[in-house]
Amino acid sequence: MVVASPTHQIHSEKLLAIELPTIDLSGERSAVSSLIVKACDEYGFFKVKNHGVPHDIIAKMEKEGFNFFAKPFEEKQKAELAKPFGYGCKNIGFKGDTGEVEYLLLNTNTLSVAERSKTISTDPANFRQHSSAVSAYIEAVRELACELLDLLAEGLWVPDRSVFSRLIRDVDSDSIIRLNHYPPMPMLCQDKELCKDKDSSPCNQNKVGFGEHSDPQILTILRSNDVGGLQISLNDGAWVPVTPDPATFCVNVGDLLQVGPLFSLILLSSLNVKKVEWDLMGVAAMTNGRFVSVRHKALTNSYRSRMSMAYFAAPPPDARITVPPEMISPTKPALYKPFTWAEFKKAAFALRLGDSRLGLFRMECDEQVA
Ligand SMILES: C=C1C[C@]23C[C@@]1(O)CC[C@H]2[C@@]12CC[C@H](O)[C@@](C)(C(=O)O1)[C@H]2[C@@H]3C(=O)O
Ligand SMILES: O=C(O)CCC(=O)C(=O)O
Ligand SMILES: [Fe+2]
Repeated sequence: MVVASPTHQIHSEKLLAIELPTIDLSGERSAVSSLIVKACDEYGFFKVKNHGVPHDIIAKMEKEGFNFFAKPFEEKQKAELAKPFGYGCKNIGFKGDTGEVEYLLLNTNTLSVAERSKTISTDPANFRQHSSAVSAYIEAVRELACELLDLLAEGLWVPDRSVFSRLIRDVDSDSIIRLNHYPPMPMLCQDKELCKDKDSSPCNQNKVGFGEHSDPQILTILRSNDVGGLQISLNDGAWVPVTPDPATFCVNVGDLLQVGPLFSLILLSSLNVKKVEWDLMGVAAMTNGRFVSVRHKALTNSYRSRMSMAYFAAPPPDARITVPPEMISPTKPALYKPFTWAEFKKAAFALRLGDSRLGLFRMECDEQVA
């Protein structure tokens, strides 16, 4: 078993891969929605096939990503402006976390993508092409995220099935996209004590590319090339590798979905103040910790580059996340205090990568109300 470790520690354990459930989205709708709820209940992580994201859109985006990471470092750094969005190398977040990864973080807002593409593409003649590849991918993956959230709502018998997806479709949605590139890390066997494969060269050890964490948003839609590295943490603390499959997307529950789906959103526009509240009647089956935002990490490969593309579906900053009243009872008090996504993000992003963010909003025992 691999235990939580600092980012640069090496890992040589031989782990058994479990097969995550793969849900065929072309199946019968009510069966698919039940399978999604089951997968969220049992794993918090699942794969989807026949997902509707066109192959050529994925291929173009992947090509853009690889082309970008293949550029000289000085050129990539030009995209580092406007932090937190842009290019980063080895440093993750603002609290000193590091990993063997270089990445691009993009806001999914259309204007911002177009702006950022100017720095990402050093070839102005191809600017429109670069920008449209990224936008097309974002649009297609957003649709997938919305479809999955609608199916989830249906599987939970939520009357308003677009209750979650509306937040993602909102013009103020804070969704982001991240491209991670893990260069190959050949490891020569220097530590005879540590390395169990003493005879192989390079030996069977992997560095941590992206350290252990949970994703803060609602849902993550992740895809990678055919190079493995992603591992998820099971309840018993064991780390389990996820087999890479470029034909599928890997979906995982984020921190917000662990708390609950009663989002009330106050949209402040320049003209008026609009209050939209979604009260999820009858959603007693969900939330208050039912779905768990699973901890995961990514290791480097000794020989090949891994590139992953993650879409983090998030609500607008003012969306209020609370445990629905119908989830609360004398035996099951509310586990979390209400908060807005902006409040959560501010507090969460001031923490280290591996810290438990939801802990900040957990009710103290004497605060838990029935
Ligand atoms: C150390 C950090 C990096 C992170 C923000 C944080 O303070 C804690 C969450 C991290 C994470 C994990 C999932 C995504 O990759 C990410 C973009 C996010 O929303 O939360 C990263 C943040 C980041 O790299 O800035
Ligand atoms: O590269 C991966 O497979 C995981 C990346 C990840 O967890 C993230 O970007 O939040
Ligand atoms: Fe993640």
